Amino acid sequence: MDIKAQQGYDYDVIIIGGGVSDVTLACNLAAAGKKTALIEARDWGGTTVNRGSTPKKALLALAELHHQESFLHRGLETVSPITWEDALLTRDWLVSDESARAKERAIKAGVETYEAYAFFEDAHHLKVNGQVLSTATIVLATGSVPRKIDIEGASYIDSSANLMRLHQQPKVIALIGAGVIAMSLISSFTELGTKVHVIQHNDRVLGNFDSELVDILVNRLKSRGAEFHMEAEAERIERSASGYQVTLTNGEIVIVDGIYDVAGRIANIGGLQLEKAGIEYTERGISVDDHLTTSQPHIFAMGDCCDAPVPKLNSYADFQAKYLSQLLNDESKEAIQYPTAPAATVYSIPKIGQVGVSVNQARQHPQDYDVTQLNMSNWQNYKRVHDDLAVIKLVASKSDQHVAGAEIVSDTADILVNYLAILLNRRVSFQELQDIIFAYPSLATDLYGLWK
Ligand SMILES: Cc1cc2nc3c(=O)[nH]c(=O)nc-3n(C[C@H](O)[C@H](O)[C@H](O)COP(=O)(O)OP(=O)(O)OC[C@H]3O[C@@H](n4cnc5c(N)ncnc54)[C@H](O)[C@@H]3O)c2cc1C
Ligand SMILES: NC(=O)c1ccc[n+]([C@@H]2O[C@H](COP(=O)([O-])OP(=O)(O)OC[C@H]3O[C@@H](n4cnc5c(N)ncnc54)[C@H](O)[C@@H]3O)[C@@H](O)[C@H]2O)c1
Repeated sequence: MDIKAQQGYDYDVIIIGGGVSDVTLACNLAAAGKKTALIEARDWGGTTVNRGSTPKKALLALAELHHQESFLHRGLETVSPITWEDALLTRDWLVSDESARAKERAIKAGVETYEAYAFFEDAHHLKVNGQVLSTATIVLATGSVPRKIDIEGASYIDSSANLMRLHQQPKVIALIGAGVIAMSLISSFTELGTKVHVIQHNDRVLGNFDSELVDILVNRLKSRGAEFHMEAEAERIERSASGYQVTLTNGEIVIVDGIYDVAGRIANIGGLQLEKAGIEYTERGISVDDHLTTSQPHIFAMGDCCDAPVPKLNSYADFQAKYLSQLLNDESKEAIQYPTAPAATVYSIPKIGQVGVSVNQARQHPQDYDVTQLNMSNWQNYKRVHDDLAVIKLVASKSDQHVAGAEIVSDTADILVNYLAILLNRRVSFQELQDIIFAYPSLATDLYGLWK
């Protein structure tokens, strides 16, 4: 018997947030017979579909084509430019399609959907569009929002989401922050022909990645027209006759068509009225234990809004959604166990991929790990597509010389880190790998030489 029947609530479970992972959770609960509601205030599919990897990769797909074509033509002069209209049409088509599919998926699974902003009345009641809904269980999945930059003229700073849907291609832009989002946007926009200024307050680009590999990416982006202003902050922004004038703390002035905030994100929990439900939180997000349970035993949190000890990524939100599906459907009572060797990629040109023990972690524990660097650009799989910057750093355990992690710069770094993630997580032995026949010549065949 479901909880609603026992306790007389409107719903067994209400999920606040209609991101892709949140939809997956709602569908899994509904499929198991739970009366489930999903509430989305803005757009179905959440950040990933509307403002995150989907529009980002739609723009990048065209930029990558342009990049590859320039190799074929041995120079940029003869390559036809990508028009902003092409980029925008691809983006709009993909985003609207994916967003509609997210909602359709929920409805077809029998989930009741609400298009409204939800907030707490008390620990079992939510205010939604003027009505009060009661529920036995609640999952908070409200995501994150850009961290606001507090300077003179801050109202002129826009979001990366709006940059990706401008009606006209900007000629010159400034990005505040040189993190993962920035690297992707710089790659796409410079390939389209936009000049990009990057303002980073310290001397590190992509701080979690190996600085030598990051330098390869940064140098390539500089060669395409990106200008990095390191150890500088935007101090003041004023309107100018030709756009905006940004004054930096190091005295430099840049004139741009737009300024965009890519300086990190914070949990989107400000309007939920968490105090009314007795839910504890900090500036890092909603506090959860190793069962994703908040300070209230019947309220859970997942994804970017919760303070779990993992990166704020769609891949982790998905993992947590699958975990909560099992927990709330009484299929498991175990604590959440994150994979030991996760893979992640910065979607830039070239990409930077990371799996398992990072090079930075290996450097902090030199007694435990060795790091070796291999230039892959002269390997056939990379040579034939002119992946001239391809490099891998392999991290091996000192005790047995087995691969413990890797960091890769290459146009196909995402594929290789995912292969390595399978080998690492399944603890595949050297001999087990040699016993598999991969299609030759493909990226997978390079694993025979890499894996030990
Ligand atoms: C530009 C960009 C690129 C990214 N690229 C990648 C990538 O390549 N790979 C990757 O793994 N991750 C990427 N991410 C991160 C990824 O998008 C997030 O980790 C993921 O979206 C988190 O999912 P979520 O369900 O927690 O939140 P969201 O996807 O943000 O969904 C939360 C939803 O809740 C809704 N909501 C909020 N408050 C309320 C309320 N009170 N009532 C009703 N609804 C509410 C919001 O409108 C939103 O739709 C990227 C993020 C950005 C911004
Ligand atoms: N492919 C991916 O894995 C991927 C892609 C995009 C986004 N994301 C997710 O989105 C989150 C947000 O991305 P992001 O790029 O905004 O954050 P980020 O943390 O990757 O980078 C922000 C950068 O801005 C710098 N910064 C902060 N304040 C600044 C200031 N006032 N002036 C200048 N520089 C400043 C930081 O030092 C940092 O280098 C990521 O942490 C990640 O969880 C992941």
